[in-house]
Amino acid sequence: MTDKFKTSITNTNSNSSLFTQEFAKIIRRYKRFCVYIKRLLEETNRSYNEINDKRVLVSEKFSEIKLSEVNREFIENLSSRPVALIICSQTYNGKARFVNELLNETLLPESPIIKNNDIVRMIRIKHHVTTGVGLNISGSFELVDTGGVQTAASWSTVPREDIIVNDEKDCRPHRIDEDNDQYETALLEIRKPLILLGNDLQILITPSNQKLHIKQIYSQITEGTTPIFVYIIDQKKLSDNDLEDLRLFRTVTTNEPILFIRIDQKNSPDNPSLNIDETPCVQIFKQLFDLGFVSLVPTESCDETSEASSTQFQSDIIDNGLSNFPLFLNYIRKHLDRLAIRAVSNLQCSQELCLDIFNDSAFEMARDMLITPKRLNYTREKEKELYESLISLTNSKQNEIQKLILEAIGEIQERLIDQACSLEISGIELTDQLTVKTTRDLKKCTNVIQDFVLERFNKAIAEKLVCSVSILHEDYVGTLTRCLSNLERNQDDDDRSTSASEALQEILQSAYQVNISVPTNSNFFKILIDKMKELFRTFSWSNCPRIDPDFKRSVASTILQNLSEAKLAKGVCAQLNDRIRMSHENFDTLLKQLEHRHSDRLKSTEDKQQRVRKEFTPKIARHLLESTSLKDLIEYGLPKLGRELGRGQYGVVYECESWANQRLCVLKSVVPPDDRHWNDLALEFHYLRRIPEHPRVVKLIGSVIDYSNRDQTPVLLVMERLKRDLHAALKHKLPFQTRIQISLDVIEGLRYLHGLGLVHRDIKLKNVLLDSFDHARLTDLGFCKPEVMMSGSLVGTPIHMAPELFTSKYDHTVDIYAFGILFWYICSNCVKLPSNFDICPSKDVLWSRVKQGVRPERLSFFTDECWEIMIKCWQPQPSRRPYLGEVQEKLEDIFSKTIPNV
Ligand SMILES: Nc1ncnc2c1ncn2[C@@H]1O[C@H](COP(=O)(O)OP(=O)(O)OP(=O)(O)O)[C@@H](O)[C@H]1O
Repeated sequence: MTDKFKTSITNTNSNSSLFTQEFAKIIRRYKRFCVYIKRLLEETNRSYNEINDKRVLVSEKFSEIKLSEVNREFIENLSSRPVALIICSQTYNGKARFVNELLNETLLPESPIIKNNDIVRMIRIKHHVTTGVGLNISGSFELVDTGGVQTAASWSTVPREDIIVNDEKDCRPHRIDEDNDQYETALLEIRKPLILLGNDLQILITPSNQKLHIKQIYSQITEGTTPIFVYIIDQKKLSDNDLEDLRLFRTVTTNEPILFIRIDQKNSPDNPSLNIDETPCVQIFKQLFDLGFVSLVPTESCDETSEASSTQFQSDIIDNGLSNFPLFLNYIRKHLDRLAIRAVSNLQCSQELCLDIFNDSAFEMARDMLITPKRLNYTREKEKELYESLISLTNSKQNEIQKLILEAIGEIQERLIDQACSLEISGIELTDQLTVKTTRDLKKCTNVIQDFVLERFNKAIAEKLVCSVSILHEDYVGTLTRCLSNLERNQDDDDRSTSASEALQEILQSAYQVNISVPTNSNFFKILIDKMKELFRTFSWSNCPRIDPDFKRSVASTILQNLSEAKLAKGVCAQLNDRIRMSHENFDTLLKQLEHRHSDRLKSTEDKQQRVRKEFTPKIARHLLESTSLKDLIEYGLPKLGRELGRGQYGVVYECESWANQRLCVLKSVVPPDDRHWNDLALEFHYLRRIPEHPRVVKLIGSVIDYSNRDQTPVLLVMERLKRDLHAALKHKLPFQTRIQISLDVIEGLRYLHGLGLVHRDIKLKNVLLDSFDHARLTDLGFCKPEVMMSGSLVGTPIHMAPELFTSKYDHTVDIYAFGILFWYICSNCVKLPSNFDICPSKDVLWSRVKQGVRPERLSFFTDECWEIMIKCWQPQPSRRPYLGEVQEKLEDIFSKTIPNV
């Protein structure tokens, strides 16, 4: 704000009109920002909806990037609602004086017409082509029937009876009881042609001496507006009542700041003794300080860049307010700026979050595409190994299994026979002598004992087998099962009917689910029955055996004695073999199905990744560039263009004396000719802005889009200013030591970018800038991208481009190649093209020669050490290029040799 309003606006008409113009300008500027923000909100939402519709992100990821309802409402309200100055004060007369002064006319009656203890209603003042007043009762208008209104066109001061409630002079008919409350709290709306207010500004005056709750006043007065609270202090100090009101205000709204304006007290019948000298500002400041409204740190000196200060507004205090309108306007402007900044910051946060999610998703998709085929291969190989081990075990280890069976019999025989002795046989009716009644019952008894013995026996052998199959070791099975379950988890939810991991389980179970069954018609059973008959014959006392422990022992031991381990081993092996083979075939089929499903899924993942990289990331980055630029524009205004410093392919670089509290900047003005360039620029800006400051990378200060130019919309990127570029420096030659130091700086910058997962992709002389100490910084990160976001596009400057750039598959080592070429120039100490490249008549010839292995020639004065660095860096196979750390070590060695021994 300039000094032009140094005196009170009431002094002269020209001051008043300047004030009105300045106020209107502030409101217009704010409304213009609101329009931009609203447009950005709509465009961002459209993009979000598109992302959702195209299903490029999984739903839980997508749900994270929506702009919250509260934020959306905040932005929409800002652009649709008028600004309202909410005037509060200790007394009615304080408010009336301030408002009259502001409007430069005596619109509101003051003391002595209205006394400070009169009950005054809430008032809204609006600009309107015709003059009139109305009472707003619960949202509906009722014209007040007073003489004031009839002569409204001619009055300048609103009549007393319209303003106060229940004046004894009030001649209006009394309302019936239930309406009385509503009538008393109704809002008086004053409409009048008022240039100061226009369509986007209103004044709202809080009621005086009405017993309304602060919450009610707050909601009524702020409804449908963007409020700016102004509190007029017209008394010597804040009374206990005032302090209580302010405390209550704080509880109703914790974030709304208040502009406190202290005005001198007019001598009045109410306050005959007061004058300005007796109104100590210090005392009021202390009272407000104690309430936490003002602080000792002036708002101006707060760190404006911090999140808190840019979104949380500070209350302020202006002394002697009626002659300090410049300060008042300054506050209004700042307040509105901060509202707009808050709105645009909300947008910016959601766009940044969206880009972060894109980056993470692109990374996850790339990982998925890389890992899934590997997982499938691993599963196939491991299952094959498992299958082959199991089959060879069953084929070749029949003897071992036979031994195992013998061992098992030996180990469990005694225990098993003892257990069989005490086996309960149910469902059979025995005689008193414990004999069976029929041969069928006898057969049943032997069957029960047989089943019992065989079941235990099966288990014992299975346990032995499991121990012997080393391939089933927990680790092996664990990794394979985890790998499979991962593959199955990655399928679509509705695609999980058959599972290969179940088939794998089957293979594993086949290895120990042996089943030693003895069919009834087998030789074995005949032997058993014969043995039984023999046994029965030995019982002298009866033909019918007693089903007692001896009988059970005898049956159990006969079974065990008659098991032929050789036959059993063969049977077990055949059984295992069959089962394992079947399970393996089943597994194979299921794995093939799984592979198919994954290959379809990965195809769609690749599509999605392409869309995220090429379509949506640039789109959101562009919205973000607009939000950030708008925020910078609101906060710092348009930077002033100075002398032209240079021109590149994409823009013109100018000097700029200072911007955003930074001295000595440059301004790169770029007019993107089409959407592709817009997107490239937006991405450059996004990645550049996110890089934490580093001494080897040129600092980006901010950006502004110049909307004032309707034909073109230049994007102005503001950066720190350096002395010159390396191209210019080499033209004038540099000492060897300086050149090696510059090379070290470049390596440091590159290592920093690579450490952040970024690839520069355009390392060349003009993109290395030097400060006044000839220390280098990397600039022009136009092609700089995270590796996962690179879509294989052909970018860079021809002679610095690594051959694999033409294959669309490349990584950060393209920067190492480019450094090799840069280092050739640095060592040659001039900017002349290498002869091997210079003889190429065109870019295409150059590239084809580079692909054939042609590189810059060795100059006679190159040392072996330097030449070795170059040839290693420009190796055709990226994997054979050195790590930057290695290059750094070698350069440090060379550098140390340039320092003379002391
Ligand atoms: N931060 C800076 N400080 C001082 N000079 C600068 C700065 N940035 C750029 N310049 C000067 O402006 C010139 C043009 O820069 P610009 O980045 O637009 O183009 P370039 O890098 O030469 O080419 P291109 O961007 O087309 O690859 C540079 O060569 C450099 O001399």
